[in-house]
Amino acid sequence: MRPLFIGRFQPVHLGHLSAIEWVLKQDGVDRVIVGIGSSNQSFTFKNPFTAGERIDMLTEALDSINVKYSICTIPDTGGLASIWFSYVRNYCPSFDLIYSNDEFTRLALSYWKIPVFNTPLFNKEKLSGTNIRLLMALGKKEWTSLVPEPVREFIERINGVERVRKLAVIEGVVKE
Ligand SMILES: Nc1ncnc2c1ncn2[C@@H]1O[C@H](COP(=O)(O)OP(=O)(O)OP(=O)(O)O)[C@@H](O)[C@H]1O
Ligand SMILES: NC(=O)c1ccc[n+]([C@@H]2O[C@H](COP(=O)(O)O)[C@@H](O)[C@H]2O)c1
Repeated sequence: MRPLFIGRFQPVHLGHLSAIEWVLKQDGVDRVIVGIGSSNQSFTFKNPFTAGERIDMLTEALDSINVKYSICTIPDTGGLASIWFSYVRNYCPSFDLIYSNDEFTRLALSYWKIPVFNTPLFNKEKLSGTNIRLLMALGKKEWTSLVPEPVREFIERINGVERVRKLAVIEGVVKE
């Protein structure tokens, strides 16, 4: 069985890593395909990191736990949700089933005959991209404990916190 795990990874966090480890423990799974959604989006508060940066973060995080994976990047199709699955097929290596807890993604996929499953959620209150980006924007160091160590190093190397903070100011999420 070849599962595809989809997320936006803005940024990669410990919840993603636990979910991917969980997927790899399922019967007959020895490799996971990780699909980076909204790959055409970057430099917004919701999607601050580029597709390339997210590939780097995932590669460093997944190499650090020594698992077998492939990565693909999937652009959004906007209002054309019914054709989004053809993008998924086009941009990703072959897979037999999908893991996603996102209701809209599950709805868009229900149009096609592909099995979609949930994964457990781990400490979702803290382990979410939304919470981590907000902590960064507010200058709170707690974000560093919510991401894998190589991801923390990567984000610091590219001045990612400063980018997230500036985007939050530009978009009026926080005051300067
Ligand atoms: N804490 C978590 N535990 C387990 N799985 C998670 C967790 N957070 C997200 N996921 C899974 O990752 C996928 C979504 O990835 P995504 O990067 O969009 O996560 P997110 O942190 O919820 O994002 P955001 O808060 O930026 O919208 C979904 O399948 C979701 O169930
Ligand atoms: N119409 C579309 O472009 C469409 C439909 C469903 C899911 N998606 C994408 O799939 C990804 C799902 O990840 P999340 O679990 O983070 O929502 C997102 O990048 C989302 O934009 C896109």
